Amino acid sequence: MTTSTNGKFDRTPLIAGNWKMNMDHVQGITLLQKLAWTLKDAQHDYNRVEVAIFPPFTDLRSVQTLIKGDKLDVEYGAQDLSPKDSGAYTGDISGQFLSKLGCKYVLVGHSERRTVHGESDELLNEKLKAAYRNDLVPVLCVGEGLEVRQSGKHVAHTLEQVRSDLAGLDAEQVSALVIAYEPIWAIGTGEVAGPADAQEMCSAIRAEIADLYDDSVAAKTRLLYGGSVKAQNAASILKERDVDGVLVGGASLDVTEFANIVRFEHHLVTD
Ligand SMILES: O=C(CO)COP(=O)(O)O
Repeated sequence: MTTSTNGKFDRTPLIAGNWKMNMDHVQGITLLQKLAWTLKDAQHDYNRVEVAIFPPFTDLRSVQTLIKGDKLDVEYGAQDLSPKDSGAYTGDISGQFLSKLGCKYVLVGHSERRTVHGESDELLNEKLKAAYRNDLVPVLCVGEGLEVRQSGKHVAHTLEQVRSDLAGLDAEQVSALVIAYEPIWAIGTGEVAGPADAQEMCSAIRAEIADLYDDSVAAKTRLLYGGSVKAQNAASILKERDVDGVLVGGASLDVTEFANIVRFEHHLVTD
């Protein structure tokens, strides 16, 4: 019953759940197990729509064990990494360790890292390089706050973040990259950017990548939208040409809600 939403899915859509600082490792494996069952019941095709979760660091070993043991097709990643690979950096987590734990992805520059922890674009550029050095695919988060949005400079602001963060990365690295546009005013607020807002920014980011690299790189980079995504609004956002997935916070902690986001194509058919 699945129909293609539009002609764009030469890039595999990615539905990603950022658990933030929620779910200890016991709660985490219960959530993952329920998600896997729900998607199995629904005969979800992971090759068609990729699913990834971003649990806290302390859950990763348990998540790895469950995914390996039960041969689940869910991908996983960490919420942050150190710009360094080892050494006297108390409290930091190396990309080497994440790679060893089987992580495919790592979030870089989530707005909560940028605002709560004051992470700069220079630091995020170092973190991106650390991710590639350790065979992790970064999911780089960018986006503007409310004041910038109200001033109408949101596109210029976000593209400046993209340019600074990508400095020195090569075409192959950027082809593999995932960028999540997460306007800060829409995160955890219930305020969701409309599909047109998501498309406006994602198409601007794709054009910027084409400028910095070339069209073939821009055609490969996956662009996600994040900010108050729910099952009810996911399909309309994902229908947009340049939106290749969503990064979900709160709703990823609710199995039914998240599974319905993963199955967004079915909602398009029935809406
Ligand atoms: O920050 C987010 C995902 O990384 C979005 O969070 P919410 O979906 O809770 O708004």
